[in-house]
Amino acid sequence: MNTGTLNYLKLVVLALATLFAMIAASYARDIAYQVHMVIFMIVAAGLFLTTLRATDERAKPVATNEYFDSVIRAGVIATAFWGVVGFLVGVVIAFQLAFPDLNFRWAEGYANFGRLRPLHTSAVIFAFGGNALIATSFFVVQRTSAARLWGGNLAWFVFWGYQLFIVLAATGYVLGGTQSKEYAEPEWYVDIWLTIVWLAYLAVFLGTIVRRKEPHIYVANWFYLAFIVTVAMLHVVNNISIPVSIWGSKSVQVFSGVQDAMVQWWYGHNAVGFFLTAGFLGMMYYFVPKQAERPVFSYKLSIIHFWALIFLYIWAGPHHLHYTALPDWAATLGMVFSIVLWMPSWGGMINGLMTLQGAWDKLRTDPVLRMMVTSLAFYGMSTFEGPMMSIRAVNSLSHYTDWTIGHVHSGALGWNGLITFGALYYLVPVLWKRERLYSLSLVSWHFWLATIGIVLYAASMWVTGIMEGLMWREVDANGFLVNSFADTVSAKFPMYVVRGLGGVMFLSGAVIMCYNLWMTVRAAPAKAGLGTVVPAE
Ligand code: HEM
Ligand code: HEM
Ligand SMILES: [Cu+2]
Repeated sequence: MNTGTLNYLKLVVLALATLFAMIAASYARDIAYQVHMVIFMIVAAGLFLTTLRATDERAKPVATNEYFDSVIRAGVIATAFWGVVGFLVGVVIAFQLAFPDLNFRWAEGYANFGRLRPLHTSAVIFAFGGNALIATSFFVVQRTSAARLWGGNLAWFVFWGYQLFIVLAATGYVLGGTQSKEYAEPEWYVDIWLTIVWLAYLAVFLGTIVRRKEPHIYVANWFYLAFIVTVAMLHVVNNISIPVSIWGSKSVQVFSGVQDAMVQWWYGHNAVGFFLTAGFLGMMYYFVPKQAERPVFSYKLSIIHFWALIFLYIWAGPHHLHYTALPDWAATLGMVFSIVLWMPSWGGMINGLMTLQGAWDKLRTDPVLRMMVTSLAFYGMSTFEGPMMSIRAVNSLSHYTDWTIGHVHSGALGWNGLITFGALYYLVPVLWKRERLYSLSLVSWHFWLATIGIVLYAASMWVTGIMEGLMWREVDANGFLVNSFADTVSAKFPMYVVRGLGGVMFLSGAVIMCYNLWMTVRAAPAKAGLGTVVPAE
């Protein structure tokens, strides 16, 4: 189809979409749906107008011998932006837990803890982590395949479509549009939109691999591909629901009771396994060797731990449902797979760490590499802690307590946060063709603020977690419980303040990073670029 016909087709689709959104906004049964339809309408109408203005223009010739990097630059900016937003909301909810008065009366129903918590989790996982994964995967797949991204402007559709998803999710939570499934809160029409964007992402990624000029598919791409495919499957199955009306956000889940719980935690656990782990391992397998200027330690190990990881992760979900209506055998299965999962997890960590063989001295001079190595250490720590917490007896103490929150954040801040920062520090000079970063000492500041922040966060949560777990169990000589729930809440106060301070440090580090990256683009000396497609860079 030539561009002219394609443009007319686009115009028809966009006009229909605008019209539909207009009707939907006026019939809307709830405020979240109404605001979303207005957003849809503005986006579709805006695209209609820009397409209309360009109908008779000839398409600009594309330099097909160059990498498609503009979309990655946008992704880097989006990652840093959403990171700061997500960390900021994290700090706010941390202080809301310490000082409940911060749930302001006037903001009740919009900015209280219950509304902001999912905003935080989605902002950090999907907006910060997701943008980091999309941007780095587009970077890595082009370099390791010596091919330009497939699909032309489809990559831009993935980028902007994903930002639209984030905005819909975030505004939805604040306005009360949620299906109440953790990490899958967005309602049905937002889910459908994400499915479309995700399939486009898969097409761009796979298309690029198919047109690769390098016979070998580098291991990072295996991890990215496993992440994209599995997340598509998890998302679709966990969100099967029937809308109450097409004019409203509410929907009803198809699964119910314990089946619903099992599907939800099959999803939730594998969101950790494939979004926060496999995708980020893809990042590790490219950026750690690059920054260390050493080849991957063991290619054989990378293949073995890849298959072991994806085979084992899928079964471990029931460890989120110990002591529930889930049959014992299923919980035991989840526990056993979780413990075995320790091995491939450490396989990945060891492969990353040992890549530094012969380059350990660089840790003294290169704070970016230090960040990546520390991230691997936290990955190792949280994947040791996780299998331990999946043991039923341990879980009977840890479940419902802040120990889980500590575990989450040593993985999320330590592993996902630090490896992403490392990748951003690597990417900005390359993408903006700068000789080096603006300031390495600012990277050092970021490193220490983030690391101390994480330690404060994780340590305070271990203390409160184990404390409240033990307090809930404490019985007197007659077998009566000694502590009320409120006793445990007030005992946690000092630790909540420490956690909040850890969060402030982590956030400050990220703000320093933004300044450093901004100044790198503005002020660092330019470099003659390597934009052209060369074999397996
Ligand atoms: C400045 C940094 C951060 C602070 C201060 C912070 C704070 C918090 C707080 C207070 C909660 C609620 C805990 C509760 O309900 O008891 C929370 C939950 C959560 N946060 Fe963060 N967070 C930060 C960064 C991150 C990052 C970077 C990620 C992921 C990449 C993340 C992922 C999560 C998740 C998954 C939960 C839900 C945990 C659960 O339900 O077990 N956070 N965070
Ligand atoms: C071998 C690897 C791992 C295993 C076996 C594992 C196991 C566990 C267990 C047993 C729980 C507590 C369930 C409960 O009592 O409710 C948990 C919670 C959690 N873990 Fe892990 N974990 C692993 C690695 C990680 C990593 C690397 C991250 C983050 C990057 C992570 C993120 C989370 C989150 C977000 C939760 C909280 C879920 C919720 O209740 O909202 N886990 N994990
Ligand atoms: Cu899990």
